Amino acid sequence: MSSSLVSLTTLLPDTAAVSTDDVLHIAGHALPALAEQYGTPLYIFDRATIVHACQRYFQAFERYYRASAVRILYASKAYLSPLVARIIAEQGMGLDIVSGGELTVAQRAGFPMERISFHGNNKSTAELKLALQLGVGRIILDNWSELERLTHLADELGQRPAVLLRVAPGVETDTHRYLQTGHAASKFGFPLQNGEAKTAILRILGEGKLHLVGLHAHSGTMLRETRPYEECLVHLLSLAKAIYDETQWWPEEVSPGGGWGIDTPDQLGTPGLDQLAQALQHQMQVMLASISNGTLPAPTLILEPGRSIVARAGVALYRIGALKATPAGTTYLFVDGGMADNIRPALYHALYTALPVEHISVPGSVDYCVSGRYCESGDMLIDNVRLPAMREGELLLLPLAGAYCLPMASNYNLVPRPGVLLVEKGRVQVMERRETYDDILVRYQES
Ligand SMILES: Cc1ncc(COP(=O)(O)O)c(C=O)c1O
Ligand SMILES: N[C@@H](CCCC[NH3+])C(=O)O
Repeated sequence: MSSSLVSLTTLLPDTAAVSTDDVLHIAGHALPALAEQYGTPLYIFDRATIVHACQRYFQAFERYYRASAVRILYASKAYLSPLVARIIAEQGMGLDIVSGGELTVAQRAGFPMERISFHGNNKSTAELKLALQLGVGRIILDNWSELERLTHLADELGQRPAVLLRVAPGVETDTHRYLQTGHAASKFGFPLQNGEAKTAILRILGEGKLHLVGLHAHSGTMLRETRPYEECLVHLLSLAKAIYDETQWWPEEVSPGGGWGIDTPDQLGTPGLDQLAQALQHQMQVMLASISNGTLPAPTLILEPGRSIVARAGVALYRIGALKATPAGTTYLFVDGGMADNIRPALYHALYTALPVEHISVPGSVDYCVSGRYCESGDMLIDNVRLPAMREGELLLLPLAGAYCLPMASNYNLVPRPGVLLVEKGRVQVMERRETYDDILVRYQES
C-alpha cells in the first residue's frame, strides 16, 4: 500500500488495496472499471467492512456481558437497503427504524419483525398501525400524543404492544448542535427534569394497556467519550428506581441509544468499543449497587449503532468535470455529484477528504476546493484538500460516505440520485439502480 493510502487506511473500507499499477481496488474490484460499467456518481459499499463492524460490537460487548444481556440494533437511518438489512439480520442484530418507509424496506428484506424497534418523534397513526399489524418487537414512545394514539390503537386491535419510553435525560454532548438529542430542550423524548417521564410511566403502568418493557435515552451522535452514555444510564436507572419504589415495576431493558463516533480526517483515534462496553458494564454495576445493594437485576442493555457500522464501508466515487482557478486563488475541482448526495458538509460542516483512484501514490501538490454540480454556493464537499494535479475526466473518491449521505439525498436541481453497489470478493451487486429522468418525470401528474 502506498504511503498516502497508509495514512488513510483508517478511513477506507477494510478491503481497500492498491494494485501494482497504482489503482485503488475494493474487495478486489478496480474502481475505474466499476465507474466505467455503472457510471458516476457511484456509491460503493464493502460487505466485509459492514460484517466486521457488526462483529466488533459483539466481540467488545460480549467480553463484559453475557450474550443474552446485551442486544445490538443497527440504526437503519444511517443507510438502509434490503441487502444491508439482510446482512444485519445474518449478523444477529436487530434494527432501529424511524418510519414506515424503513419498516417497509425491512419487510421487503424479510427482516424478523420481532427484532425491530420503532423510533421517531412524530410517527403517524398509520405508521403505528402498520407496526402493530406487522408485529414489530418494540415501539419507543416519544410523547403524550403518541402514547394516547398507540393506547387507543392497541385497544382497537386487541393487542398489548411492548414499548420503551424515550426520556430526554438532560445530558449534554460535545458535538455539533444538530447532532445533540438528549439535552433538556431536545425535541426527542419525555422530559426527565420536570417529572413528565415519570408521570408517563405511571400512566402506562396504571392503564396496563401497553407492555412497558424498558426505558430509553439517546444523547447524540458522533460521540467519542463514554460520559454521555454513563450519564444516560444513571438517569434512566434512577428514574426506574423511583418508579420501582412506588409500583414494584423494574425495566427488563434499558438503552443509552447509539451514537458512537468514527475516525474522521480531522480527528483520528476514536476510542475502541471495548472502552464503551466496559464503561457501561461498570456504570450499571455501580448504579445497581447504590440504588438496591445489588438486589435488583441488571436490565438487558440495548445499543443502537448506525454510523459506526456503515460509515467506513461506503465510499463515493465521482468523476471530475471542469476545473476552475479563480483570481481569488481558489482552484475548484467540480465533481458530478455534491450536496444532493452528501448534504453533511453543508449541514454540519462535516469534514471529508478525497483521493485519486488512479496514480494513487503520486504525492499531493495542488490545493483544491472540491465542489459539486449544484446551483448553490454552499455546495462544497471539501473546502481544501491537497491532491496531485487532477485532470478533467479523472475519478475522485470520498471515503466515509457510508453513513447519512444517501439517506439524506435529494433530487435538488432534478438531478437523478446515484447508483449504489454492494461489493465483495468476486461479486458485485447493484444495491440501488441509478435514478433515471423517467423516475423523476413519473412523479408529475399531468392534467
Ligand atoms: C435514537 C437513536 N438511536 C440511534 C441513533 C444512531 O446514531 P449513530 O448513527 O450515530 O450511531 C440515532 C441517531 O442519532 C438516534 O437518534
Ligand atoms: N444525520 C446525521 C446525524 C443524525 C442522526 C440521527 N439522530 C449525520 O449525518 O451525522
